[in-house]
Amino acid sequence: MKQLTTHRIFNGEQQIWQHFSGSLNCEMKFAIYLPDTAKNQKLPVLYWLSGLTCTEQNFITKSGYQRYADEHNVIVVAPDTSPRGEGVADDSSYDLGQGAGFYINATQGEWIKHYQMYDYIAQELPALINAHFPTSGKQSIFGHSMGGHGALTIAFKNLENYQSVSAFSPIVAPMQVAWGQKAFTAYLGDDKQAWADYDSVALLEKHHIEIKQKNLPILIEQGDKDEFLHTQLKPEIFCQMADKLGVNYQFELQAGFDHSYYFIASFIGKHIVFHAKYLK
Ligand SMILES: N[C@@H](CCC(=O)N[C@@H](CSC=O)C(=O)NCC(=O)O)C(=O)O
Repeated sequence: MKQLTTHRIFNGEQQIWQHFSGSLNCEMKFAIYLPDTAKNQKLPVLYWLSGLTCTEQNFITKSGYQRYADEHNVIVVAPDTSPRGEGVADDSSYDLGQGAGFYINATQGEWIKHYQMYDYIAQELPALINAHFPTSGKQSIFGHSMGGHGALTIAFKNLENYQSVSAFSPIVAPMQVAWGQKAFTAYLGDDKQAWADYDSVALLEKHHIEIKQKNLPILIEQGDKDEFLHTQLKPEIFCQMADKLGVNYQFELQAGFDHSYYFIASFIGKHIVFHAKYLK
């Protein structure tokens, strides 16, 4: 593992590291924020999953999260959104291929060799972080849009590993919207059972008893001026399913906000406070 950069910000360091990922079969970068308190104590880790077109850079340069990670003594890790490199399969559109890994394990054609983002985020990256940084063993996960989908699905499938989950403008039902249908067809083929294993509404239905037993804290933040709200996100599908199953969640519709990082920056402090409460 190689450190590429470090920058002091608030009472901590924003670093970028590069390593070879065995799951993805390529070199990967991730961002990590280490509050100074990590020098003397083990801290919990909050994983951020970014959306379509993002790298490890978007969140760390646009959200302003470092102020809150420092204040609440949380290590925050922000990985890239897909495997990368010249030898890695890609597509000319922004919503498939590099920058659009969808946090799933591909089973089809040219995608299989590298597009195993589910394994990378759920297993390989936490093991790497825990081996190299002073972590307490407690972790939570959050993300935006495609990354909100990733956070919800990974938390629901690995309840024992996460204290809490939150999402900004998540794609809650990828099986039912164009972004998800396009990616799932390419990466998973036509098998709808395979699709359901990466759809947070389907997973909520499948795991609702365990989710309720754990009382998993779930927070969804959504802007009402989001340009993708009624086409790709459709949070009402999640809310209707959770209400039907009696699963507790917090859904916040924020007036005037769109899909951008201006929205994320406006509420990132609230989400870090939300997670910090359960990571103590
Ligand atoms: N047509 C746009 C679509 C890309 C976009 O809006 N990406 C969002 C995430 S959308 C869902 O996953 C994003 O976070 N963009 C990066 C940013 O810094 O804003 C386009 O191609 O730009």
